[in-house]
Amino acid sequence: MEQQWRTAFALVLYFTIHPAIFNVFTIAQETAAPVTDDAAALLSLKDSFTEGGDALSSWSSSPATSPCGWFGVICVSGVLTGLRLAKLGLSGTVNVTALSHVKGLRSISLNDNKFSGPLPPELSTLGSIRSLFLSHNAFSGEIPDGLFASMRHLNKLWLDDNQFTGRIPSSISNAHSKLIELRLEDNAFDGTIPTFDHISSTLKAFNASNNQLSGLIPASLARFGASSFAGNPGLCGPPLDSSSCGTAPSPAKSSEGPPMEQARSQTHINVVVGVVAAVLVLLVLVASLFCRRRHDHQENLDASAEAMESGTASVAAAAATQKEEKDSEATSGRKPVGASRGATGMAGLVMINEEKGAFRLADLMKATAEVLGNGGLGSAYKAAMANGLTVVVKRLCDMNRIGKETFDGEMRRLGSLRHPNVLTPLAYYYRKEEKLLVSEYVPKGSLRNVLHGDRGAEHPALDWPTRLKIALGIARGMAYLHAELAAVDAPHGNLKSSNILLADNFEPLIADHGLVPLVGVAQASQVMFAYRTPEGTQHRLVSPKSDVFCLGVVILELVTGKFPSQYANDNKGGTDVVQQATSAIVERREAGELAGDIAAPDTVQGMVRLLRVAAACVDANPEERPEMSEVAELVQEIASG
Ligand SMILES: Nc1ncnc2c1ncn2[C@@H]1O[C@H](COP(=O)(O)OP(=O)(O)OP(=O)(O)O)[C@@H](O)[C@H]1O
Repeated sequence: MEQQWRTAFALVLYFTIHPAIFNVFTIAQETAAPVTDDAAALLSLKDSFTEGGDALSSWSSSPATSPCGWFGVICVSGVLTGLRLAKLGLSGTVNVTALSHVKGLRSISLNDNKFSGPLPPELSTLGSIRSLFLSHNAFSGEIPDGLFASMRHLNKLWLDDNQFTGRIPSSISNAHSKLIELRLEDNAFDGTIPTFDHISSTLKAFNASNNQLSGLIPASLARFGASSFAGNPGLCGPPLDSSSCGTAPSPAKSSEGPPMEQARSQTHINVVVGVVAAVLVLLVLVASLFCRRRHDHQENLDASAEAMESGTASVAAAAATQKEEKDSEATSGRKPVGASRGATGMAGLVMINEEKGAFRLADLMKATAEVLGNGGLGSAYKAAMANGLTVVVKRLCDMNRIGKETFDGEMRRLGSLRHPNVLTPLAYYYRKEEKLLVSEYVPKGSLRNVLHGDRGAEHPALDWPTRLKIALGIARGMAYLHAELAAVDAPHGNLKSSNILLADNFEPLIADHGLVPLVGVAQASQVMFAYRTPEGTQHRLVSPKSDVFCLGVVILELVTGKFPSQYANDNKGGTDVVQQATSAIVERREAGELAGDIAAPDTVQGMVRLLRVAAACVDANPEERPEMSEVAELVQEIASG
């Protein structure tokens, strides 16, 4: 244990300290238009539909009601943010001009309807939209190349299963793009696939299968696998088997392919070769620099390790850290953490939340430490510092690809969160090869331990009112995270009972949230619970609805008292709480599913209601799951009796 602790901080000491360049992340807050304007806009939209209007009978100006209560309208804190109008048989035109007046609108879903004809050109005026879902309609024709140029916040664009023709619009990837999901499959797009320079690294889901695309697949998109490109006879290059455009494409297509496209393919090859050569040269340079640095800092490392061996670990380590900080100060001209406050963290540890007081890397080094566990994202250590504050230090592994600015920005965003049910981290440490996240230690530990652990002193306290309070706190905290981290695809991404800590009064504290942007898809799909949803396991897709699914599992865990098999990697061990709850509801035997030790005549009704809320959250279809804010309201209703 001590060995591991020593290794952890020895590694920290090992690397030189660079100044933090803070990238203050601001989420544009636009003022919502008055409700009456939003209502008028939605009524104009409804008028533009020729079929399917019956489903929207609640959309009415008399009596005058807030559109937040209308069918398919999503509001967060009273602001109209989304329209969920899938599978309603809607057709006609879409009055986008009316929608452009709904200032808070972030998400539009018109999936599975009967819309046809070209996309309305006015879509380009929806500059604040994050998600646009138009799948499974009959939209057709060419999409103007610049249509998406001003949609700077677009995260998700689903155009699949329509009848689009012509080139894939290049404006999908513009300098401000933040796109993470792009679905183009099952259309008739032709020409080459754009290189998507600005979004190739942020894209997490991409599918262009079953079109008429041709030419070399951009190398930056090859990671999405062959199924994302299948069904395009003229496409070639990895990850398709036809690895060479000269040999593999079908003869018909390659002879039809215009010379311009072949020239482009050749340009792609040249660019890839050039980039690889440049990266190799750069690697050699970096390696030699790194070796020099390594030598300079070996002295400190040796001093620290030697002292630990002799039983004076903390003092020596702290001394080494101080030397490190002094060195840093001397070379960078900046003061170490603790010498200067305010923006906090000029070097070494960066404080992002000083509500529990400020501390330095040296204070952590002197702390008594113990290993708490090894989670999917890294190891967790408990460190009791001399100032009386006990913290948990988490080493985040496999995040080497994350640049400092991005990491700083994400950490500052997490540090600014304030909610009674969210555990805001205190500090972080960034080095390319080493990233630490420091949070307050919560003595009661995790919900998982209290619920399923040794069933020690705390377990009997988990009666029905306490479990309901825990469910409500988690739902409220999650609704807050979904509002604050709306730009993140899955604002938590790893919600499960081990990441819910229990404060002294059993108020839940959500931990380890907001890390999805820092974890690569490959690692995330292995270790983050949001990827265990049906859409996560099948298509590696995550969204805010993945968090809703995860919350559903936690609530089922609370109501049934069973350990979910969903937490196990291979789904073995534990109970399939999702399947059991779903069948129990269909067969109207919900009461049999409830935790026997707390189910009583006066609690059964509330428990069954909560079980039903959880079952809605774990619906296999993400679109059918309620929004997180709705879940919080539903649980609140149960708590209010
Ligand atoms: N701030 C904290 N206070 C008290 N216990 C904590 C704290 N943070 C984590 N723990 C506990 O430490 C243990 C290890 O945590 P860690 O987050 O590394 O693993 P995990 O939650 O099991 O997995 P994952 O990495 O997937 O979240 C868990 O039992 C967790 O509940």
